[in-house]
Amino acid sequence: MFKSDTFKGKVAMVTGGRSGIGFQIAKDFLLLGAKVIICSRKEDKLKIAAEELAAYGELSYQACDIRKTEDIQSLVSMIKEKYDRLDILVNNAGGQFPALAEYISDKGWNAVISNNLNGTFSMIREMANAFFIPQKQGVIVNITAEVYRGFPGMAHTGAARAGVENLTKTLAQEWSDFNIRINCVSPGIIESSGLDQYPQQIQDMFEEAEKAIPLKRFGKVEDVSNAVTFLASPMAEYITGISLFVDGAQHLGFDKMGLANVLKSFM
Ligand SMILES: CCCCC/C=C/C(=O)SCCNC(=O)CCNC(=O)[C@H](O)C(C)(C)COP(=O)(O)OP(=O)(O)OC[C@H]1O[C@@H](n2cnc3c(N)ncnc32)[C@H](O)[C@@H]1OP(=O)(O)O
Ligand SMILES: NC(=O)C1=CN([C@@H]2O[C@H](COP(=O)(O)OP(=O)(O)OC[C@H]3O[C@@H](n4cnc5c(N)ncnc54)[C@H](OP(=O)(O)O)[C@@H]3O)[C@@H](O)[C@H]2O)C=CC1
Repeated sequence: MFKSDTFKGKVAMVTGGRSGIGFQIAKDFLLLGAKVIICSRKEDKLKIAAEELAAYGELSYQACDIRKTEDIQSLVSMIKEKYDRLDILVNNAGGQFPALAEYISDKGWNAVISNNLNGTFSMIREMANAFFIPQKQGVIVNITAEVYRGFPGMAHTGAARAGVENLTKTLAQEWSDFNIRINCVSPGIIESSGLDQYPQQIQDMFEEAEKAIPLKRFGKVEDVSNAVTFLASPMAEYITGISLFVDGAQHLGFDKMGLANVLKSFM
């Protein structure tokens, strides 16, 4: 859809780029001409992904836990030394575990908030101070999750993702003077490596869950990546502070009682 030189000369950082959605985003940026850096915690898996991605363009990687500011600062040093600039930051790293709220311990709550909200903020602050603010130019895309009506079964991530969405609105205003655009992409349920980590009982409900989505399917990693590349591109140069749902209209809670589906069967 985009010209192959859309991101020529640009340097893009994708957190959690070793797997699933992040891998697809990294691949698409490479195919569209960007130089790409990926990071995640597990260095062995990161290296394997980096070797695969290198087939599509110039790719660098470094292990980094986004919850550790010192890891992020070391990433900044690497990017400074190698590229001396950063144009695009995609905060994709994250995750949680399913649990009813009454069973979430302090440690579990803090782990999820720390991974999805604090880690995202630290990454944004460090990259902005090192690159975007001095450059007076930068684009940030935060991958959150569709939490429009809350997230029963994952209260911690609902709170963390809502926090990122609100942070995005704030920074879109505070940093407009620096020509920094910042937006969120909010995926519904996406067929990716991430889903394999859920217990079998939850995977067993996926067939029914799919039927409840207005577009009648889960998303693909490409659906999310397409939204990210759009928001990062000059095509979106007047868009900042938004959350773009990539969810087949799941957030609208369409036809909860199945009424329209029943009507469709005889009208
Ligand atoms: C149902 C469809 C949903 C679709 C929408 C969303 C989809 C996705 O997001 S897919 C992406 C999925 N990927 C992941 O979720 C990544 C994997 N998850 C994690 O890495 C972890 O869950 C973590 C980041 C949230 C926590 O990692 P870490 O900081 O390394 O923490 P620990 O493993 O040491 O755990 C700390 C603490 O958290 C509680 N806890 C962790 N896992 C579970 C669990 N599976 N069940 C219950 N509680 C859990 C627990 O209290 C841990 O402390 P200890 O009890 O001392 O171990
Ligand atoms: N798949 C889905 O249905 C949905 C996914 N999302 C979100 O989209 C993002 C990508 O998910 P998906 O690709 O499906 O799942 P994955 O589990 O495949 O991807 C998560 C990635 O984040 C990295 N990561 C996790 N924690 C950290 C950390 N503290 N520091 C650095 N890297 C980290 C992981 O690598 P490593 O283990 O090496 O650190 C991994 O590469 C996640 O934020 C996820 O929650 C949102 C809604 C729906």
